[in-house]
Amino acid sequence: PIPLQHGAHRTGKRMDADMAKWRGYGLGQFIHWGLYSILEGKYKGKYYNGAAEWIRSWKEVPNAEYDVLNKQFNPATFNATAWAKMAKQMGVKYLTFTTKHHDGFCLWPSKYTDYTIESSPYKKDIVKEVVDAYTKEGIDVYLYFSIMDWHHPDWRYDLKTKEDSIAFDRFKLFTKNQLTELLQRYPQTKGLWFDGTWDNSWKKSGAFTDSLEQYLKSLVPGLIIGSRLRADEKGNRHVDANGVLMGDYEQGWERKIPKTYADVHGNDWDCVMTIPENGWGYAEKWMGHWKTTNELIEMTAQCVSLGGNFVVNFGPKADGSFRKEEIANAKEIGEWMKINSDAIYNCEYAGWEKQDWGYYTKKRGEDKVYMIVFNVPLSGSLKIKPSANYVVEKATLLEGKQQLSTEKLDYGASFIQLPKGKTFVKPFVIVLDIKPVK
Ligand SMILES: C[C@@H]1N[C@@H](C#Cc2ccccc2)[C@H](O)[C@@H]1O
Repeated sequence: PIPLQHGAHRTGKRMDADMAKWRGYGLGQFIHWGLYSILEGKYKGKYYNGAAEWIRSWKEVPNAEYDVLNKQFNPATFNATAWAKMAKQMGVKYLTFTTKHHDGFCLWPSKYTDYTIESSPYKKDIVKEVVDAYTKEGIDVYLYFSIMDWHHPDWRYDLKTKEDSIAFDRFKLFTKNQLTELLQRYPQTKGLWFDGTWDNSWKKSGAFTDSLEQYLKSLVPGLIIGSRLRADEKGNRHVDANGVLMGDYEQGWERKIPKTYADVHGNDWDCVMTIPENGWGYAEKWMGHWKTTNELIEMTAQCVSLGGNFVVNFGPKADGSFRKEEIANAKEIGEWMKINSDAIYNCEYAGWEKQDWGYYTKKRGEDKVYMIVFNVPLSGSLKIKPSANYVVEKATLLEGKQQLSTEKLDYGASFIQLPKGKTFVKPFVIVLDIKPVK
């Protein structure tokens, strides 16, 4: 291997209790809320065709006009408890919430910049409201933090001159101070979700990213940080020059899902996903295809079946209310999870041959495999091929507990017979009680 000072300091998964809990979440919620929510993806009657939270980068929006939106931000009817209860009903186990996005506006009263919620008519500490409300509902909170900060005078995309480096040194201290502040003000925080770390300035700061990660973990032992924070001393991100993941989980699955288990390279990982095609902050007009509840449930099953977590993004309006489509998705996902969450929570990759009808998940530490069925064959027989080390003892519909008959086939395969005449109109789960083969 290539000798590295600032590459990965661990190979393989983190195996402590905090990470085991993270691994078992299955389903999470992302929330993007900030000044961009005021513009709603449009400006002076023209619609931005990029992601709404990036509207400040649109040539139609003068930076000076964007940057004073803090004077307008006043979600007077914002109710963090209502948010948390909607999330609880949906069945999410963790929240990732934007404390500061790329525009540099802080939803907490940071003492390291004036560009915070205190400079808005709202004034109150939104991060505290959200952290307290979600923690009270038993949902773990992770704080999203953008390293890239378009508002801060010392931010640099690259380090080309001595002046750049002097300014960026100030910026790195500012970043460390803000992160310290967040962890000390909100001690319930379970982890940090970093973004905005793709530019050369950060790629050239490998040693700093290493010391920053170690420092943050010294403040909060057990803190969970994904692979987007780090760079090694050669400018590699996510995985170091030896191909080893730098971070507690792989954070590259943004709006995309791995196809096979091989794609995740034995790492923990999460997939963060927008309901529209793209766009995380509120936009009056959603882009492209809007994912249905069934599609979001299938993506959840797909991620858990490959050993990851699925995190659905919500972009509330500037007043803190959610659009009706997001409310409907949350409600319908929650109704499905109420019946079927056994197949999602604390489950892992089963390692059985994928079949057309859907996805397998395996309950961690138990001889139970779940079939999450999305495509019912006209034959009414679902083919399974357990891994060689297990036999199936019993097959039961999770909802209603009806036992299903099975028919052995060649090569260790079987057919699970669905009840004749029963019509399935929603994705459903079959529980397989399995026994290890000695
Ligand atoms: C979690 C998501 N990451 C952010 C981004 C981005 C991005 C930046 C450049 C090219 C492609 C994607 C989005 O604004 C959102 O916060």
